[in-house]
Amino acid sequence: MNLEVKDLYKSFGKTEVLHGINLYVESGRPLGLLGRNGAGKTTTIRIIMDLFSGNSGEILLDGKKFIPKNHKIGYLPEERGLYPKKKTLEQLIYLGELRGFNKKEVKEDALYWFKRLGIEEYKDKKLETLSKGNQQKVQLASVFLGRPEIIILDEPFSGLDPINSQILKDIIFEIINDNRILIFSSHQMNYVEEFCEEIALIDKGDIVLSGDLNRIKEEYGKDRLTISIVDLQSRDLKDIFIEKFKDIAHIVETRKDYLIIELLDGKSKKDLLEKIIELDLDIDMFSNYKPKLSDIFVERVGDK
Ligand SMILES: Nc1ncnc2c1ncn2[C@@H]1O[C@H](COP(=O)(O)OP(=O)(O)OP(=O)(O)O)[C@@H](O)[C@H]1O
Repeated sequence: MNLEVKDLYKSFGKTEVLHGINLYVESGRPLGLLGRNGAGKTTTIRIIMDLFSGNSGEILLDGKKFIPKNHKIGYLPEERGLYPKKKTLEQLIYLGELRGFNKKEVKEDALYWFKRLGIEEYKDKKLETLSKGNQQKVQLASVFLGRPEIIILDEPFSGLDPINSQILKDIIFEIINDNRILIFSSHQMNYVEEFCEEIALIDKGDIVLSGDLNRIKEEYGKDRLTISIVDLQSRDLKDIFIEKFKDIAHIVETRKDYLIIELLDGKSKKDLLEKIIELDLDIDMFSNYKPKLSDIFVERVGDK
């Protein structure tokens, strides 16, 4: 299965907030949807979910118009959607019945997820009496109920302690291995890096970077190295670099303990190394730069 967003435009009043969004996600290859606050992620997801319409553009499932109510979808919205005053298990059963399951099977499934998420003891409590993390787990149980074929998670780890995060991680890996469609929107880059093979980065309503995460990382790391020198602060190394290495490389960033540098066109690691040796600098670190997703995010959409 594949889900596709094609050329999606959306305005609120006179303000256009999505300017032609394109996304592609297929079963078993989760998509990380990233962007700064207000970039347009939630708006895109709400249009996919048909909570409101775009001004133009298409949402397709396997090439045909996607009608969410015809499919089993697990959606964890940014604003959580359960009733605070109702008992937790009761409302999950109600939700399951709305999704077309019979009461007995939905109760079994809800109890399975309560057990799996460690909230069985709260099944007869009103949602509002639970802690934030436990309320989040009830929300998650509602998402996984009935084995949805498409899952959209907006900040699923918020409020979870490390033990519960691990439980959720295991569940997400199961979903991925089970070959379902998963869209994962989060500001927690470490989780995106762990799960998502594809990413799409939205900036002010435009996709500014998308594709295979490993390939994007390779591209960002290309011709870049991290360097540090024994007994030399990186700011001192920076001064030496600017003066002595200007024909070989330029500095991309000065970190606390090392520099990230980029080789100039036609220059190689060997040229750089020869110069370091010529200057009798004692190498502490000299390695290919492997960017983290958060580095790429800041470089691409941070304030310049
Ligand atoms: N109902 C609305 N009416 C008017 N403007 C809206 C509405 N919903 C969203 N917007 C605007 O659309 C833009 C995109 O918002 P959206 O909520 O999609 O961002 P986001 O990427 O999900 O941000 P965050 O990471 O903060 O959740 C913002 O400028 C926001 O103010």
